[in-house]
Amino acid sequence: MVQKQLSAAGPGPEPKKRRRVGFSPADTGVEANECIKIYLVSSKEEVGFPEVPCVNPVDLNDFFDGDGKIYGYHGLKINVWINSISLHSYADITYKSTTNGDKGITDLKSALQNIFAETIVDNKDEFLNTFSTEKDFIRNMVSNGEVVHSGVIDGSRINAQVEPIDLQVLRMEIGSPNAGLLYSRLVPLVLLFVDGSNPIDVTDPDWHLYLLIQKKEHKEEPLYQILGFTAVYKFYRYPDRLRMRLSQILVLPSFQGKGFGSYLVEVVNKVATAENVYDLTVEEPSEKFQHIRTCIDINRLRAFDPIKPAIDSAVQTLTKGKLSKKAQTPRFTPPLNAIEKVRETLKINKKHFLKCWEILIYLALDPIDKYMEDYTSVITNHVRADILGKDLEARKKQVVDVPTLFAAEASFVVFKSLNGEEAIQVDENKPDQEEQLKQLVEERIREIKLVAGKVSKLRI
Ligand SMILES: CC(=O)SCCNC(=O)CCNC(=O)[C@H](O)C(C)(C)COP(=O)(O)OP(=O)(O)OC[C@H]1O[C@@H](n2cnc3c(N)ncnc32)[C@H](O)[C@@H]1OP(=O)(O)O
Repeated sequence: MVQKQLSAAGPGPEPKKRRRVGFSPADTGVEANECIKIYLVSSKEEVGFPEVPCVNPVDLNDFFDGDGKIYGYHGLKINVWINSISLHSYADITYKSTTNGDKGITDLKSALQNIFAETIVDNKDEFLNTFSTEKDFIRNMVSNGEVVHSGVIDGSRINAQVEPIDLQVLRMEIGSPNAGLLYSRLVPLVLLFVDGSNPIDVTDPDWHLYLLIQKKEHKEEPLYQILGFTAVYKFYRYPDRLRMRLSQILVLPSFQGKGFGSYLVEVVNKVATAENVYDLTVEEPSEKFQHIRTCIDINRLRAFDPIKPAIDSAVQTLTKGKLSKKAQTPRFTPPLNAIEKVRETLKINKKHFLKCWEILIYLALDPIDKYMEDYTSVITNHVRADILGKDLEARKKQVVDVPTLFAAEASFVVFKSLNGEEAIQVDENKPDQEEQLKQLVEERIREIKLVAGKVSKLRI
């Protein structure tokens, strides 16, 4: 795995990180991000091929203790190759020399093993062999998987390079044969490409993997490749329902931006609906994922007739005269029965539906320019309510000290204000608060326009 450049004798034993020694020269180190390059390849011919682009992982510095730097090497270059079929990896490490300076010499092998665990192989030939010996790894692993969808999804946009007919989404309970082993090979990809992620608990049977597979014709047996996957948690809701929470989703870097992430989400939506769970939520969605999810849900909501009267009624109120002239801007939230129908039928929870609602109203205002001022004041109200939401709860309930005959440290009174909501307002005298509010509103309107621009281009 490690090669010292110009060394005829080949790799020596891996240097260990040593303790600081007196009089050692100062070492400024090199950032892991600067010297590590990662390549995802599906054939041995691609290994080392200059045309193969490297992929961008999340911050690699995070994997190196302390300040994210590697110490003790001159001219260090680490090229990591990941076999996207078998999920094995190999690190080609070269450097000109090592110096045992004031920070010692970083143990590269153990640092890389923290990311790649048992998927990393020491020997290049062994790695190259995995393209043939392990070509059926995915097919074997998913042989017990349940096919939850195959082929085309109406309205979804898959890049022409992959025929939808070759696509399949398979579901595996994490406790089922091979699922844990398969996931353990996917973990390095999760760590490298899903920001802030942690591996799921493979001993908890409530986790399910949804694997997006491409089946390519190949000699007698088709070749299976993973294009992406998501880990979904299914859990109990009192008294007799189940909920689903999508907690981790990854489309392999070379396949991103081609419609596969949306495809996978649409399949999970279909499963949630078919199995009539209480709702489907997403755990800590990234900004990009939230955008994609919103695009998908806006299309579903626009095609959902039961909420059309509520949208029409909100739009009518908004277009019936200047809101700015009214003493109080109405809240413009959907009626409770619409929230309930959307959750029950589309499995969209209230919090996300409220965000989508703003976009649905925006899309229904025609011409939008004429109503933009009023629309902005509605969004300002929503943003104000969002940022004050936590404050509001805190201010409605207050713990107050009272004189007592009992043990003073064990006695308190909770005071609940009945009209707390109306009493809370952004302090107009604090220009920085108003400025922050304005920026948040602008940001929200930018997001709304972005989604509206995407979905209005598509036929529903
Ligand atoms: C809960 C979590 O795990 S959050 C973390 C999410 N995961 C990551 O960030 C890991 C790295 N990223 C990825 O794996 C992927 O990029 C994902 C999963 C976020 C998205 O998957 P992709 O296949 O790249 O997305 P996909 O190609 O389906 O969609 C992207 C584009 O389609 C648009 N789009 C998707 N569906 C629709 C739709 N139904 N209507 C209109 N537009 C749509 C999006 O707006 C987006 O357009 P843009 O890129 O031009 O702005």
